[in-house]
Amino acid sequence: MGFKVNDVVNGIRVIVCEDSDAASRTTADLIADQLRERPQSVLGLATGGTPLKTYENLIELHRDGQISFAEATSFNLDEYVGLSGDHPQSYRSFMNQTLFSKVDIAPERTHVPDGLASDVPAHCTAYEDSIQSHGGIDLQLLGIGHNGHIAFNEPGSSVDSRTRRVDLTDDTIEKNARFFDSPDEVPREAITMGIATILQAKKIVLLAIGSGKTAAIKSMLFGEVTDEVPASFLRQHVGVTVVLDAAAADGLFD
Ligand SMILES: O=P(O)(O)OC[C@H]1O[C@](O)(CO)[C@@H](O)[C@@H]1O
Repeated sequence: MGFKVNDVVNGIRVIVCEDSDAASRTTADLIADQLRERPQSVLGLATGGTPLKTYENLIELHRDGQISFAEATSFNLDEYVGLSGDHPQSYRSFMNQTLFSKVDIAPERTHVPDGLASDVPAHCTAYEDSIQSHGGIDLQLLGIGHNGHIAFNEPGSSVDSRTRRVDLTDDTIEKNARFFDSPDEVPREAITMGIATILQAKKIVLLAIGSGKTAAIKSMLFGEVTDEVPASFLRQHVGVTVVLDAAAADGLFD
């Protein structure tokens, strides 16, 4: 698979792969191992550009008969406030198109926060309760924002934070504008799992691809554990694996 580094850095297992394809495949293999070990797994899933290839790999493994999602349950990290599940840019649509419709997961076992919830605090509480009632998340997949955010926990998010409504930063709105026709169409708020919600997952796999993520990864692995870099809180968890391509890891382990 072309590993360059497979080591533990400040309590986090770091796997550096030769390119983005290998990093995505390594991430897919970790998820596939989880499903083989426990077919009833509760998976925490992520959106954004980063996991696209990983989802393609999982679909291939499923088509080859190597994994099944038939007994699995999923909870997504976040959703834009104000977008219905049918909106093409909603994270519900993203998940339906990129993964759920292409594997054997039961639609009723897939959970994404409802961007149109009329009572957002009640919806967030119910989302947390639903995760707990399914026994908690076995494996949480994460990406990372350029500013060190995980899910939509922007800098300043508390380590105790739970699923809640949040404002997006200008930086995140600008970065995510590529998925919309214009920056004005990017919602300004989201519902996101909190840092504490994420840290309750039994295992966490964070995938980062490309040189744009290097600074965030450096702060996460080597900087202070601080709410200014939400991903740095992952160092408080014993079961985190970070998978990087060579570009994201460039200069970090020289
Ligand atoms: O994978 P991308 O598109 O670089 O996004 C990185 C992170 O930003 C988010 O899309 C939120 O902005 C996360 O869900 C994701 O992990």
